[in-house]
Amino acid sequence: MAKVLIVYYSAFGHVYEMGKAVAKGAGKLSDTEVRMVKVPEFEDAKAAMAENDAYTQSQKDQEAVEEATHDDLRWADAIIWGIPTRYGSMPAQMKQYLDTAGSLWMNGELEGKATAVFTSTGSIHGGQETTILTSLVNFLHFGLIFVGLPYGENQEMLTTDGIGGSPYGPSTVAGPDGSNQPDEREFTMAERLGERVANVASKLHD
Ligand SMILES: Cc1cc2nc3c(=O)[nH]c(=O)nc-3n(C[C@H](O)[C@H](O)[C@H](O)COP(=O)(O)O)c2cc1C
Repeated sequence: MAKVLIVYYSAFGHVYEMGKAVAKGAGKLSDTEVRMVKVPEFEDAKAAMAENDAYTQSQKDQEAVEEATHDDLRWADAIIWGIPTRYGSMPAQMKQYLDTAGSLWMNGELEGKATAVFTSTGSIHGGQETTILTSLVNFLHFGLIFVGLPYGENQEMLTTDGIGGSPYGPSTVAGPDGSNQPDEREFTMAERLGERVANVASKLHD
């Protein structure tokens, strides 16, 4: 039995859609409980983006998703993070959520839990790997155990097509104007990551 938490932030919905695929994969294990929560948006970001239709529609689509609390992190045996790229690394919204979790870090409350990251960028070389790897620095401080995305199970990565997916984690390319939707191969890799993390968490739990 493992409890898998997906914590994500998504302005335009790409990471949200990928998160649903991760949740589907984690849910394939019969003895797994899966929960998906969102990191809240900043009030000033909402105001700044009020005229952006893609943004406002995406925020509406996510209305039913509960906001992440730090107790969610305590509850989970595994934590999978959905983190879109901002200047090659994580957005401030996600960093604030982590920075306010200092007491969990101090008390070692997340140590030994399985973890993984998925991401989205605007462009192919805009920082998918850097976002995952720089986020990992934070998660190692929390004592989380990182689970990647191996080539053997994810032959879709062996391509020169402009899709996401790397040994560090699943990803999608939103496009410079955000109009791309995740490719089926990206969803498949996201599902596999969910399943893999659930498996690892269940073994660690035992
Ligand atoms: C402030 C800001 C910075 C961004 N920086 C990058 C970047 O460094 N590289 C890149 O490829 N895309 C960048 N983007 C595009 C986002 O990564 C893209 O909108 C995001 O992956 C979409 O995910 P979402 O729909 O879940 O929000 C940036 C977007 C914003 C708003």
